[in-house]
Amino acid sequence: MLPRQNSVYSASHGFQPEEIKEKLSAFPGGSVDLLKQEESGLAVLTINNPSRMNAFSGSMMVELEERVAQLETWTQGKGLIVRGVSGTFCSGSDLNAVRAISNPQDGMKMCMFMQDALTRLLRLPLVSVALVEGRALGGGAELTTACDFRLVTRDSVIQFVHKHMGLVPGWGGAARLVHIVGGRHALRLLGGALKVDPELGLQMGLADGLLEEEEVPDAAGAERDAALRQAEDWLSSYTKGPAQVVQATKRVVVSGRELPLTEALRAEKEVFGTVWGGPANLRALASKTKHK
Ligand SMILES: CC[C@@H](C(=O)O)C(=O)SCCNC(=O)CCNC(=O)[C@H](O)C(C)(C)COP(=O)(O)OP(=O)(O)OC[C@H]1O[C@@H](n2cnc3c(N)ncnc32)[C@H](O)[C@@H]1OP(=O)(O)O
Repeated sequence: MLPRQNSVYSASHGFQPEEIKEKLSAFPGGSVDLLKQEESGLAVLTINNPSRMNAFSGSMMVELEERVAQLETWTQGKGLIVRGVSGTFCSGSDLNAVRAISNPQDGMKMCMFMQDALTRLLRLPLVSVALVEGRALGGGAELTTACDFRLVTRDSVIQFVHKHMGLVPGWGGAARLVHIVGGRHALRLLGGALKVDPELGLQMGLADGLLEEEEVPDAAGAERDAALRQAEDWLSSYTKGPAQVVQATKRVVVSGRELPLTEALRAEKEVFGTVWGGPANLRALASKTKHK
C-alpha cells in the first residue's frame, strides 16, 4: 500500500474531518488560491491573507485541505510551487483563531487536521517547492517543510517560533524537519527558535537554492513575478517529460522516504509496473538515443 493512501489519523484517534472543518470555518479570512497550468503541469498554491501577513485563518486551513484534494486527483500534474502574497510567505496560524481554540480538545483537532493536510501535500505525486519570500514563521515554517524543496529569496527568514509561544510544532513540522536537516540541526532550530536566513538555510540543507533578485523595471509586483519565474525555471529541471513518469518518480521517493525497506521495495515494484513498457518507455527504446 503506497503511503499516500494512508491518512495519518482515523476516527479511532477522534479524527472527524467534517466536524473539524465546520469548527475551523467559523474563523474566516483570507484564501488559499490554486492556479493549475494544464499545459505545463505546473500549479501555484498561494497563501493569501495579506492583512495578516498570510496567517492561516480557520477557513484557510479548510481551503488548504480542499486544494490538496484537488491536486491529489490531477493526473497531468507534475510540479507545485507554494508561496505567499505581498512578499511574505506565511506567519503561521491566525493568532485570533488560535486564542479561540486554545482548549486542548480543539487544539488537538486543529493539529490532526493540519498534520493530515500537510502530510498529504508532501505525498502529492508532484515535485513541490516552497518559494520562501520574506518571513515563514511558526506554522509557516512548518509549511515550508511540507514541500520537497525550499527556494529562498535574499530577504527570507524561516523561524520556528513555537518555543517562544510555549509550544512545539503542531502541523508535523518537527518530524519533517528532522528528516530534512537531521536531529542535531532540528534541535538547534526548534530549541533556539533560530532565524534561518539564506546562508544558514543553505548551510543546514533547509534551503535548496537562493533566488537572486533580478533587475526589473517597475513595481515590486514585477519583482515577485520574477521570483516565481525563477522558481518555475528551477522546478522545470525536475518536471520535464510525461506526467506519468514524473508522478511515478515522486511516488517511489515517497515510498523510500516513509516505508520500511521491504515495503518500500514492494511499493517500488508496483510503481515500476505502471511505467515499464509504457508509452514513454517504448518511445525511448524506439529512439535508441544515448542519454548524456
Ligand atoms: C502550530 C503552529 C501554529 C500554532 O501554534 O497554532 C502557529 O503558527 S502560532 C503563530 C506563530 N506565528 C507568529 O507568532 C507570528 C506572529 N506575527 C509576528 O511576529 C509579526 O506580525 C511578523 C510576522 C513578524 C510581522 O511583523 P511586522 O512586520 O511588524 O508586522 P505586524 O506585526 O504589524 O503585522 C501586520 C499585521 O498582521 C497581523 N499578523 C501578523 N501575524 C499574524 C498572525 N500569525 N495571526 C494574526 N495576525 C497576524 C498583525 O496583527 C498586524 O495586524 P494589525 O495589528 O491589524 O495591523
